Amino acid sequence: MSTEPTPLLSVEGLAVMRGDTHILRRIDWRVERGQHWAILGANGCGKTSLLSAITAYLTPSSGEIVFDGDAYGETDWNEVRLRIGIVSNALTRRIPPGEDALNTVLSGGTAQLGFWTRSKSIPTDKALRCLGKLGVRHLAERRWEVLSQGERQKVFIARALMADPRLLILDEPCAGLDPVAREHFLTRLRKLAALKNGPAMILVTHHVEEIFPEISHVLVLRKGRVLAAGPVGEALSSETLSQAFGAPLALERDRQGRLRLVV
Ligand SMILES: Nc1ncnc2c1ncn2[C@@H]1O[C@H](COP(=O)(O)OP(=O)(O)OP(=O)(O)O)[C@@H](O)[C@H]1O
Repeated sequence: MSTEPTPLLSVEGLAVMRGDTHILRRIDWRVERGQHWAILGANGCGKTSLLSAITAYLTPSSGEIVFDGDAYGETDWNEVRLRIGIVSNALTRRIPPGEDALNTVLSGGTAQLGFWTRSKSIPTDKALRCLGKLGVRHLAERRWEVLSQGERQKVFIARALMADPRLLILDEPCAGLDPVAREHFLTRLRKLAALKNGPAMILVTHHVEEIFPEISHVLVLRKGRVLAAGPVGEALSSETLSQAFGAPLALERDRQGRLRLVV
């Protein structure tokens, strides 16, 4: 009998077609427990579609997806989704403007997209702890409409943490942040990524500088296919990124070891 631990996420031969358009072609990808991933690729390469297929908002044309031991098509994916936290700008737009941060986070205890419910049995202290993990406990009573973009991202991640997800998907979370706010935000993400028993992270980004040291692996997509996948040091190179973005690019590390891309 095999003693190999089951991966957190396994995607095999995943294809998504809409009409004659191949959105994803034979994607193979395995996320082991304890890994954090970044997904990189040019606009339109299929990053969001891949994550939508994993979270069952986009139906695969073929292939297999197994998350946390449950196979797509054989399990109630509404239940599986509760173990996946998603943070994307498309979703943050749906928060009622007058809602305070505490209530936004509380609504994450029964998180389902488009299904905002609140249960009195969900303890407020847990919501405050989730806000605390992102360093924004002091914003608990502030209304969504007055929060800055960086504060909103942190509150929304705190909301996702209420359901104790096994996986946290962050779709371009730094978009719209000024350079200083981005650094503060990334510092918070690093702390979250370093938590023992915290969720695995998948960070979608266009910027290699946002790949912080706790991110162990990277998936690079090009035109709906996997161009490279593996540990950051192996899968990410000037050559791979030049192919991914269709232009000569040089991947460098600064003195602190931080990645940057020279066009
Ligand atoms: N329902 C659909 N029908 C037809 N084409 C679609 C559909 N959904 C997505 N696409 C196409 O699939 C491709 C991949 O889109 P996707 O949003 O996944 O890319 P992305 O890598 O997330 O892009 P970006 O970096 O710009 O967010 C695009 O060319 C898009 O137009």
